[in-house]
Amino acid sequence: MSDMRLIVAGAGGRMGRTLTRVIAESKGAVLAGALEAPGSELLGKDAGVLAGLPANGIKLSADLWAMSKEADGILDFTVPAATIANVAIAAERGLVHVIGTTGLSGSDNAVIKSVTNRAVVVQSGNMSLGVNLLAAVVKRVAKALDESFDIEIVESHHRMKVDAPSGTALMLGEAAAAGRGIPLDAAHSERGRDGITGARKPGAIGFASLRGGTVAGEHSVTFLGPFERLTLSHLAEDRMLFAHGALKAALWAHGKKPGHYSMADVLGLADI
Ligand SMILES: NC(=O)C1=CN([C@@H]2O[C@H](COP(=O)(O)OP(=O)(O)OC[C@H]3O[C@@H](n4cnc5c(N)ncnc54)[C@H](OP(=O)(O)O)[C@@H]3O)[C@@H](O)[C@H]2O)C=CC1
Ligand SMILES: O=C(O)C1=N[C@H](C(=O)O)C[C@H](O)C1
Repeated sequence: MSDMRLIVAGAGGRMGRTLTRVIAESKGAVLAGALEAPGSELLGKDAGVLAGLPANGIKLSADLWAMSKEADGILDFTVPAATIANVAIAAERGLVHVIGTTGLSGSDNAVIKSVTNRAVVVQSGNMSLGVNLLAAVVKRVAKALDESFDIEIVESHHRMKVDAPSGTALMLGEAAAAGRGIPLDAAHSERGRDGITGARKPGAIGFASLRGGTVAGEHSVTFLGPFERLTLSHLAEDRMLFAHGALKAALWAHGKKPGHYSMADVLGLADI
């Protein structure tokens, strides 16, 4: 089988540059295009050079329709508006769309789901094996413990992160809620406590976010019960971790039938 031709969206960003490096260092895929925001000062720059590699001749462009003529997939770690704009073009072109962008709203996610009867989408708030295993374990532990155990999710990220709670924290919250058999809605979660908040809502899942420095991503889920506490956690040491996961997802999805897949599907963890 020939190499999968991949477009990196947000090619000038932190994840975009990392993805360019991972594609260059891996077998089975080649860089076919580098997408950046219209008006970006990086348009026209060489994607390889931006990623700290020798020039590869792929210039950053804002025209996904043109660059996707000869491509098989797109790795999309951008911003919600860009991802939503990319969804329709990726579906029209028959590209595997790997979506890592976080901060998506309910209606953004509905747009993504709406194309998955005809397009292959792999979407996850975290592309690492460890976090997806953690989510499976959290679901199981939440099922085993009743409401006398409060659930608190804490995440830390670098100072440039723009959304909170992180996509991973929400994914872990969904896992805990599924284990408990409740929806992760406003009635069952506590976000952004400040001031006289009143006592904790029984059964709610709490979220707290720390921002600073260069933290690639740190998440913990603590179950706080009568006289004991259990904490499960994951620490990402480098964002290469997420880029390797995204590439794995694209290669796995190439040739799959249309559908909305998760990283748990890619990693064979969906049944845990
Ligand atoms: N699921 C996972 O495993 C992971 C998810 N993420 C998520 O990925 C996203 C990106 O993170 P990160 O790389 O750190 O962020 P950056 O801000 O470094 O990168 C985002 C890039 O997208 C570009 N962009 C904005 N609009 C468009 C557009 N219309 N078309 C193409 N590109 C566009 C930005 O350009 P400009 O700066 O000019 O606006 C920027 O270069 C975040 O949502 C983050 O949470 C991150 C790591 C892992
Ligand atoms: O913005 C980041 O950096 C990260 N974002 C993802 C998230 O919101 O969970 C994944 C990872 O933690 C890094």
